Amino acid sequence: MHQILEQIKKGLIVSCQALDGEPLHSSFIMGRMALAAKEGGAVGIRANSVTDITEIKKQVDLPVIGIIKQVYGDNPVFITPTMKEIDALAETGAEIIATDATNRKRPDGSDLETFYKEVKSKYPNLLLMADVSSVEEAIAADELGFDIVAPTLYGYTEETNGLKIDDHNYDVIKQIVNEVKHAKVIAEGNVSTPEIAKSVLDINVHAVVVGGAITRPQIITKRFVEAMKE
Ligand SMILES: CC(=O)N[C@H](C=O)[C@@H](O)[C@H](O)[C@H](O)COP(=O)(O)O
Repeated sequence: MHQILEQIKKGLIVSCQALDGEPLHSSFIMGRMALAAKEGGAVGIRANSVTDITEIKKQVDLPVIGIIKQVYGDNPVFITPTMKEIDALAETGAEIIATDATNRKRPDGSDLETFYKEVKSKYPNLLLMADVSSVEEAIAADELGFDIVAPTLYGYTEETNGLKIDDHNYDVIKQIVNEVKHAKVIAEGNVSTPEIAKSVLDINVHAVVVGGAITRPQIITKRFVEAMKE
């Protein structure tokens, strides 16, 4: 197994992201979030943008899953959508690059297979993570050769809008784990409690990514406020 995949095996990866408009939008703060995650025992960091990844890499020596969220016009593919973002991420030294691996057309009109082949021929040694929204897309990404697949976009596409991985007794994750033959499966998206993290780990995923439940205090606060109304 690739050494980086070995390093993150069965561990917690903390997604440290605050987009423009969020209260913690700041590379300095994301760097400190990463440091706090490392202190707590995280084995990796997921981060958005060249500036955040650069700062995070100054603060921690953990493997980074890098993404660039970029919207092109009205195209719905926004996680590392084109080669421009791949090139920028490759420069940061991010150990893994994640990209939208749904079956939707990308901003330049290409499909996933064309994009994957372009990326692989330019960066044959890069570890690539497929952010998918369904079991079918996970299988397709695995067959293409992605190193990691994750249901990151389950709940965030037209077909899955609003769904969460715990809505069906972890069915989606279970099916992905059963169907994917080569890639490592990472659980990502709405892992909102330590109990859910443990449950999905027990389904035999390779690692778990947690974002908002650790690094978005506005979401954490809201959950308290809502619970206190019940
Ligand atoms: C759909 C989308 O844009 N997901 C993003 C992907 O990088 C992040 O905003 C999420 O925080 C991340 O996937 C972790 O998920 P959660 O924050 O639910 O633990």
